[in-house]
Amino acid sequence: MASHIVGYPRMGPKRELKFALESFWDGKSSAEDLKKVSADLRSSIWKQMADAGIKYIPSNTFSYYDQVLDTTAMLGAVPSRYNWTGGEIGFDTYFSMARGNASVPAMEMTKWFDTNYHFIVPELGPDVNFSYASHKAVDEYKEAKGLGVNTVPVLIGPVSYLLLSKPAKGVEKSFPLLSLLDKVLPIYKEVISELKAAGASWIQFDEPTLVLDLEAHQLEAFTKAYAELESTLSGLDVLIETYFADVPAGAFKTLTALKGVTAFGFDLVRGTQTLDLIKGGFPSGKYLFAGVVDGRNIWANDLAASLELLKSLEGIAGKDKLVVSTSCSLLHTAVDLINEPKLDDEIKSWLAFAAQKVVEVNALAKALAGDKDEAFFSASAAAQASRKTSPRVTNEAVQKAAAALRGSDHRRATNVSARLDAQQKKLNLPVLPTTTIGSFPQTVELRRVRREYKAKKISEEEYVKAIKEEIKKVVDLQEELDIDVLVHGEPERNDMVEYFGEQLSGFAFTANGWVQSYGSRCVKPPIIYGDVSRPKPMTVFWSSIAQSMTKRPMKGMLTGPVTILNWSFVRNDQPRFETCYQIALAIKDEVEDLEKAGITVIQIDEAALREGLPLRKAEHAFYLNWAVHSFRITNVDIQDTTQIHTHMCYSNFNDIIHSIIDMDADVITIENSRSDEKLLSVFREGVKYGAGIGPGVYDIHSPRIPSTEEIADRVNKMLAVLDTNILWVNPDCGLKTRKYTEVKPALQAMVSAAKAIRTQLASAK
Ligand SMILES: Nc1nc2c(c(=O)[nH]1)N[C@@H](CNc1ccc(C(=O)N[C@@H](CCC(=O)N[C@@H](CCC(=O)N[C@@H](CCC(=O)O)C(=O)O)C(=O)O)C(=O)O)cc1)CN2
Ligand code: MET
Ligand SMILES: [Zn+2]
Repeated sequence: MASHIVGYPRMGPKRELKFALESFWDGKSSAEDLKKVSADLRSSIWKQMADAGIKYIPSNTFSYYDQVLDTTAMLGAVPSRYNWTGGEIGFDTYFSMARGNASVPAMEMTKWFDTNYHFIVPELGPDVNFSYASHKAVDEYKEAKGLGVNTVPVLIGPVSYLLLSKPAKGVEKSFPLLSLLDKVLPIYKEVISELKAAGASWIQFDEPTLVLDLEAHQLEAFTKAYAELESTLSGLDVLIETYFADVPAGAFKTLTALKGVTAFGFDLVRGTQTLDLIKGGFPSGKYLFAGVVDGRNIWANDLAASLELLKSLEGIAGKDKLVVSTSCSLLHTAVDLINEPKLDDEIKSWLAFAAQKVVEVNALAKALAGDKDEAFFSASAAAQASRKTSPRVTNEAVQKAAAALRGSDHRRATNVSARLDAQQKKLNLPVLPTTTIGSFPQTVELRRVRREYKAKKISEEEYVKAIKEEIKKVVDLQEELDIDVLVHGEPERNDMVEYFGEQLSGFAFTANGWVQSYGSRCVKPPIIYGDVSRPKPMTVFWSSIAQSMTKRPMKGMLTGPVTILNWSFVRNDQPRFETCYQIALAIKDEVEDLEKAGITVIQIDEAALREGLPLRKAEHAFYLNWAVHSFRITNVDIQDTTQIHTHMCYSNFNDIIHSIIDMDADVITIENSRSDEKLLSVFREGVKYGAGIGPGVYDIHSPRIPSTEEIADRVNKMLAVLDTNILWVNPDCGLKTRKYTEVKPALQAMVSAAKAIRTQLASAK
């Protein structure tokens, strides 16, 4: 019985790649240094899998930035603004596309399905001259072979690549991207031929778009593409890998009928319906790659249950055609539990990071082949049992309170326009009030203070003093800029989710459990292992101090339950909504404590509400219902005069606008400046929005400083579709990744634009 891994994290157990990349970008080390670190990471991963006994080991799952961008490079689909002149694509062109350069901005980055990973969106049109411009897949195959490891090279499949791309600037929005299939397939053929010549016997095409709601013509593209590749692929075993959800029945039929394909990979953790389809008819003679080890979280596998499932599949695919695999690439989980000395043994026994998942996959394959590691399986059974019975997991009061929320509804008693009136009497804000999203720049000094406090190198007193000083600086700056509703700047927070996870019960946090979010940037998702409760107030201390420094309203700043859920590793022993309701109750306590402490404006960020949307439309309504309900629970019992803000970072929310209205916040600030037409078009199309709204007036992701005129111009555009009395003026998102030299002039321009328009409105009366 064989074993397979879909893909592996690239950052390294101690984020070696992150530091090598950032040092190279800063000009502190050479391209050779970066290549050396990368090659060492690759070889240690291949060796680790080979030593574990994995039969089908992937290559080309390493990336200097992103695997979709690697495919763009392979196809030579470089947008013309990067002035690439042909030849093998090097670091200059590659990183310019990823990050922009002095004269050209980066390509767009967007969410990879429903993960917190982001990919670089290909920009295509009828004029792209595709050419074979990056031999990375072949080079990495050869590199592994040189190390004695015969790998399965992994490519993003041609159809998913096109389905994930967008029409380039200047190309009609309706341009049929799939019409480019005929142009990309010849490049794929060149790559395949080279891989064959280098000695590859297997090839893996990732076609994750097969789990989406595809239309008939999109499914036909798969049939056409693989028929076209069939002769080039002959002599190879060909695996089509799907992940992240069920494969719908129609797609399953198309997939399993593809020409030239000998193996199919499925996510059997999220794909319970796929399992039924497999049982209902799997093509004979083909390999079934069964993804039973979860790549989306950090939980140890229930080996006994997996073994049983695998045995039932053996009867379908045949003993020699069933391959044990991961549900998706391990990119989305943490790297190695060995680097977590601070986690206690009980919790550790419940966990498996990427390195441990490799071992699990192999143990399952061996057990199927009759060579069961009894000790390993009984340890697994013991861990499963302890997770089920551990008193640390259960808090009956919390379970009861959360269960009581199900099926009920929670809404503030007074409607939003009456609330806004009551709040305005108290807050007395000018029209077009100005505010920011929460964080101010996280300086090196600030990070040092937090790090030294955590390491107990400085006392609590010194720490509090340093953070207070930072808050004072941020408050003074905002008063000087004449901003209306202030923030404290979040200097005490490492990350908006991790910070709350560290203070809530039922959460564990790791020292090195980093997961790549984009490029060199990583997050350390907290682990929710038990029922969630809030032992004591989490933000009241800092918010009260901040409010005491100013007469202006100081926003309390919280992360909402849905975002905490979506950016954590969530327990898999109860439905997600159950966990979300529990977090909602904890945040509700915090909101009420802030109100008691005299905070009159409270922002509850739901940056990740949109990304938790299930991949399939049929499941949207259910998710949105409990997600929006969870948000409302947090502030249902507060006074009319307390103003609730929320914030979202992704503007492609047009399809869920009614759910956003249903959140019933008093004010929403929302990313907009990178795509203003998209956001404002909802209101142009007549959707009524009566609450306060602040579409971002400038892009905080770029170091570019906007002018007063361009911000005023943006605000005027907004006024054309939104009522004057509901519009707020604010940036797109938090300022933590920017420098003060950028933030000061940008906010200055923002405030003067707001003032200019106020004057203009007053004189028009
Ligand atoms: N969870 C989450 N997901 C999100 C976002 C977000 O803000 N949070 N934003 C969107 C974009 N994604 C992003 C993901 C990561 C980063 C980011 O800046 N990450 C940092 C990691 C955090 C960090 O700054 N780490 C520092 C310091 C390490 C650390 O945790 N230090 C503690 C100090 C104590 C200690 O050493 O443990 C601290 O800062 O408090 C470092 O790597 O050097 C990075 O990779 O550089 C930004 C955006 C979508 N998803
Ligand atoms: N309050 C948070 C901040 O300003 C919201 C960020 S959304 C990713 O950083
Ligand atoms: Zn944001």
